[in-house]
Amino acid sequence: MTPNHVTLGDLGWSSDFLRQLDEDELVRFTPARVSGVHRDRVSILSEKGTAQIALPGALSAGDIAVGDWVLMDPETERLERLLDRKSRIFRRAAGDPSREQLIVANVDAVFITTSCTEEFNEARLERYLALAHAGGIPPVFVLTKIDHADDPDSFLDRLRAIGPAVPAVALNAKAPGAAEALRPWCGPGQTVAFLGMSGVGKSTLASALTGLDLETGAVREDDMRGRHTTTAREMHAISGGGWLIDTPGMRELRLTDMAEGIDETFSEIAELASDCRFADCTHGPEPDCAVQAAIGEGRIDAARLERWKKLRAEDALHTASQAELRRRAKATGRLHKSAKKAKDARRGR
Ligand SMILES: Nc1nc2c(ncn2[C@@H]2O[C@H](COP(=O)(O)OP(=O)(O)OP(=O)(O)O)[C@@H](O)[C@H]2O)c(=O)[nH]1
Ligand SMILES: [Zn+2]
Repeated sequence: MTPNHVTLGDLGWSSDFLRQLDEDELVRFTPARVSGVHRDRVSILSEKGTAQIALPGALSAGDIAVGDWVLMDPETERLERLLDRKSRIFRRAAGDPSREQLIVANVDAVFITTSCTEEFNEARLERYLALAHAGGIPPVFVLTKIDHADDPDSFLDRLRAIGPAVPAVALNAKAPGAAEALRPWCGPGQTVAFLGMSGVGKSTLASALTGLDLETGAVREDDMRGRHTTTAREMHAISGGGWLIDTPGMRELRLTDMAEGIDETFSEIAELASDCRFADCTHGPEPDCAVQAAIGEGRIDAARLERWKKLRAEDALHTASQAELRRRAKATGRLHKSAKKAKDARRGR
C-alpha cells in the first residue's frame, strides 16, 4: 500500500459488504470505513484518504463503531447508510442492559492474549472465547512471556484443552520478530484486535505490528507509512498490510460484560449433552448423562464442566436481572407519569 493510495480492498472491503448495495447505490455512493467515532461525527478512511463527516440525525454515536462500513455521497459528503456488520465485539449497555453496546465492528481475528505467568486463567480465557464466538470473530490464542517460563509447552497444552480448534502462537513479545508470528492473520484488508488482561503484552505486540508507540498512545505521523493512514487514531495500519483496532472501549472491556457464545466455547459439552437421556439434563445426578459418562472415562475435565455450569448460571442470572431492570424502569416511568398528572391536576391544568 502506498502512502497516498489505499484501495477499498486494503481497507477490508469484501463481497460481504458489496452485495448489500443495490445498483443505484453502486453508482451514486462511495464506501468508507469508520476509523473514529465522536459525538456527532465520524472519522472515515476511503480510497480518497481520511475525512470527517457528520452523523445523520437518524444515527447516534452508539449505533456506529470503529471498523464499520458506511456509504457516503461524494457530492454532498453525507453519510447515507450504515452497512450490516460481518462481526463485532459488544457488551451489555450499562444504563440499559437490554441493549447491546457495540465496541468494535468487522474484525477478522481477535488475539486472545495471555502470558506464561500466574495471570494465566482458564475460566477467563473461556470467557474471552465466548465473547469472540458471540460476535462471530475467529479467535487466536497468543501466549506471551515464554521467556518467563521453564515449561511454556505446559501452557500451550492448557490452551489446547480449552480450545482445541483455536490456533495458538507462543512468543516473547519483546523479542525481535515477535510480530512475524502474528502475520498470518494480518495481511492486506485484514482487521485484528487484542483482548487480554493488563500487562500481558498487548501494547508491546501492537507496537511491533504497527511500528507505532502504542504504549504511550503517541502516533508518529511522519514515518514511512504516510500521513493518511496513521492519522486514524483508533485504527492503526499494520506494517505489511491490515489494520489493528485499539479503542478505549476495547481496553475497558470487562469480563463481566460477556456471555453468549458459551455453547460454542464448550462445544464438546454441548455436543455430548444431546446424548443425555433428559433434554434439560443439568449433567449432575441424572441417570444416563452423557457428560458425566465422558468425565468418568476421562474424556472431559470435571473442572471444565464446573466452569461451564458457572458461566451458564451467570448468564441466566444476567438475563433475569435485565428483565427485572426493565420491569422496574417501566414501573418508575408509570410512577413519574402519575405523579406529574396529580401535580398538573392540582395546578388546574
Ligand atoms: N520478558 C517479557 N516481557 C514482556 C513480554 N510481553 C510483555 N512484556 C513486558 O510486560 C510489560 C507489560 O506489557 P504491555 O505490552 O504494556 O502489556 P499490555 O497488555 O499492553 O498492558 P495494558 O497496556 O495495561 O493493557 C512490559 O514491561 C513489557 O515489556 C514477553 O513476552 N516477555
Ligand atoms: Zn447430562
